[in-house]
Amino acid sequence: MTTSIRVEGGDFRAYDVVVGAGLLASLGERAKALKPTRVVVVTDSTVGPLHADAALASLKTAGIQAEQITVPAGEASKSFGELETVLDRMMAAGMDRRSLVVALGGGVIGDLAGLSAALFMRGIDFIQVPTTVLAQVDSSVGGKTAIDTARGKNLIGAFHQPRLVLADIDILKTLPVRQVRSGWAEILKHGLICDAAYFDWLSGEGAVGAEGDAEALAKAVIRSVEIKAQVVGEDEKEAGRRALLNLGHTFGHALEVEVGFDDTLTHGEAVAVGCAMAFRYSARLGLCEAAQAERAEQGIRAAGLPTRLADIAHAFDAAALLERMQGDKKAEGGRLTLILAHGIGQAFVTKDVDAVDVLSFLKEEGAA
Ligand SMILES: NC(=O)c1ccc[n+]([C@@H]2O[C@H](COP(=O)([O-])OP(=O)(O)OC[C@H]3O[C@@H](n4cnc5c(N)ncnc54)[C@H](O)[C@@H]3O)[C@@H](O)[C@H]2O)c1
Ligand SMILES: O=C(O)C(=O)C[C@@H](O)[C@H](O)[C@H](O)COP(=O)(O)O
Ligand SMILES: [Zn+2]
Repeated sequence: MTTSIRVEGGDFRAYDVVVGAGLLASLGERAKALKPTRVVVVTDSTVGPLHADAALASLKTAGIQAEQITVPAGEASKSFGELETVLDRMMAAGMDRRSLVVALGGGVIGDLAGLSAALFMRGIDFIQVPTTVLAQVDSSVGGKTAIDTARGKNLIGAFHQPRLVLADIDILKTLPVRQVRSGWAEILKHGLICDAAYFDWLSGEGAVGAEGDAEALAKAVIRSVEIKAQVVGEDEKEAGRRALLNLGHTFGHALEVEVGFDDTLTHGEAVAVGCAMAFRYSARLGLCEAAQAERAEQGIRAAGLPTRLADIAHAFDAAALLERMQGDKKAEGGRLTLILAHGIGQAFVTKDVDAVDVLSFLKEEGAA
């Protein structure tokens, strides 16, 4: 069965997120509808050997001869260097303003290829074909594209919405369980933000999805895309409500940068710890009951995800973490913005944050 979720808002062209099994085979016909002059498929060194042939074959059947651009797998490819490589290959391929980029991969490829599409000749069409759970439920939807620098996550980027998202559930069969769980963290985040019943299902009966159960995964992909589509439709450029989707990210991104964007910590794992910390900090401020923070933590742990600094093989320094948090895109004049919660499903955005108190909290959490 195929489900289509429309992402629409006043400020951008609406598009569909199509979720279902075996969808990759339909890429060619769907791409053809956009009448592209040329097509490149951007992928990574792990996904390419597994799925690029099927993507290229589908395009070929539809009469589209596409070129493949492969970057090394991993977060390090969200860099100026790889961005330049992709853009240069696009120019060498003779692409023009009517050409199309297909992002075939996880969030790294979606963010890198999406930014390449946003920059090339000031913006050309792109299709997201997300191949990780994380990319299907989160990064392929909403138009945030970016690269990292040593100073922070996603600091260089653009809002550039895709023309279509093709989420083929079958592609997830080759995904290692660590990456399935990593995507589950963003799924749990959606429940924690605004849907307590969804969170209960995710941490109870639905928890098998975090181990790769196809039925539970499909349900979670659809519900999470619905939640994300609605938020993005209301606030594309994060003027207000969209910041809720950043629950756990002010802490999480700081952890990722401190670790050095290596394999020690995936983005989803950082978000898992970050969400648990945001709930504990909310409880510490008396904004939510301690029992709610404990329930949030249990749900995250039930998916085999980390919730504490001690779960990460890295020694964190509290002052360094705080400095990273102050460099977050939501900060204004160095003043922190945090996403906190009154309870599960009741997240809110606050600028009323005392940095000295956050520093004490980070020390209580185990940072030196
Ligand atoms: N733009 C957004 O709104 C948004 C949202 C969430 C996360 N992100 C970004 O997404 C990135 C994380 O994405 P991710 O977790 O997908 O990481 P990723 O793209 O690095 O993929 C994780 C690993 O899985 C491999 N892989 C991907 N698909 C596979 C498949 N089907 N079978 C086997 N292996 C496969 C990849 O090669 C990689 O090694 C981060 O950079 C994060 O900042 C962006
Ligand atoms: O789409 C959004 O908005 C999000 O915040 C989703 C996040 O899961 C994602 O990691 C996003 O890339 C973070 O955005 P950033 O603006 O904090 O870099
Ligand atoms: Zn995220």
